[in-house]
Amino acid sequence: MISAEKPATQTAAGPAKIEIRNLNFYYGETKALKSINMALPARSVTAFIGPSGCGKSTLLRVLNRIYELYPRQRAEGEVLVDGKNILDRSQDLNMLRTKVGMVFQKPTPFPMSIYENIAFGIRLYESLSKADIDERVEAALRRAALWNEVKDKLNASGLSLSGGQQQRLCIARTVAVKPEIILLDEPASALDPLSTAKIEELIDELRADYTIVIVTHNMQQAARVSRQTAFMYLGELVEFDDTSKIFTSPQQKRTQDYVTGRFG
Ligand SMILES: Nc1ncnc2c1ncn2[C@@H]1O[C@H](COP(=O)(O)OP(=O)(O)OP(=O)(O)O)[C@@H](O)[C@H]1O
Repeated sequence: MISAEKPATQTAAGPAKIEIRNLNFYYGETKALKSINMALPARSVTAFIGPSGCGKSTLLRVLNRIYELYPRQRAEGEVLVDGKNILDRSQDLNMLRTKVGMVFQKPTPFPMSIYENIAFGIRLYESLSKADIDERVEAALRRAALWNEVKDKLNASGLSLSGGQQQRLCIARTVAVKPEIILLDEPASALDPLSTAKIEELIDELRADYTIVIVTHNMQQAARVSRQTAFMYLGELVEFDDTSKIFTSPQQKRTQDYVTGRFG
């Protein structure tokens, strides 16, 4: 049975799009997330920061249940998206993954043409005419600020693009199936500074239409792109607040030590 919708909690930036309640996560016997509670506002960028191994990627991977592709990984608790618990066993996973798109650290284009990289996903979920698909492919490439660079070579392999272009292609592919939430796991850490700046600009443009969650090692990047920041440490959420507060007047000493570079 699908769990009933619950009224959204208010955050300082409006009603919550994603609400995490008493979330624990296990890799086999190892507990990697401990009683996480947080409410993420809609159409806003939230950054997860913290030292290596603190659980940032694990928390991100719970939000579209991608961990279920692996044995012995399990989540306990609730993750409400628009008030509905997506951890509920009745949740349709295909529907969830269209609603919650994900982009990984290493660009992962499919070994097919630039056009097909995007059309493929659209066809999985919708049956549209060739003209409609053409239109959606163009719109997605424009949205990902890639159209001008690839419009004359849509039949070239996605793998022939530069690393930064490949990452924008992956973002275009995600946007093309009309998600509401976009998860970005260190999307720029494999890229040069110019490509990183383009990805950050793109995040800034996308935030008007999508709820974005980004994991980053780069504190300057978190400060530049996000409105809220969550600082995690050893599987716990230490502090979650407006990004400006986390970086200028954190409440917890551990947050202060981390953002001032005293550890991590
Ligand atoms: N597949 C796995 N099997 C077992 N333990 C894992 C697995 N993946 C992660 N872990 C453990 O879970 C904890 C959290 O890892 P996670 O990758 O979420 O951290 P992170 O903050 O994203 O780290 P990083 O910044 O280094 O990517 C770590 O202790 C890690 O060793």
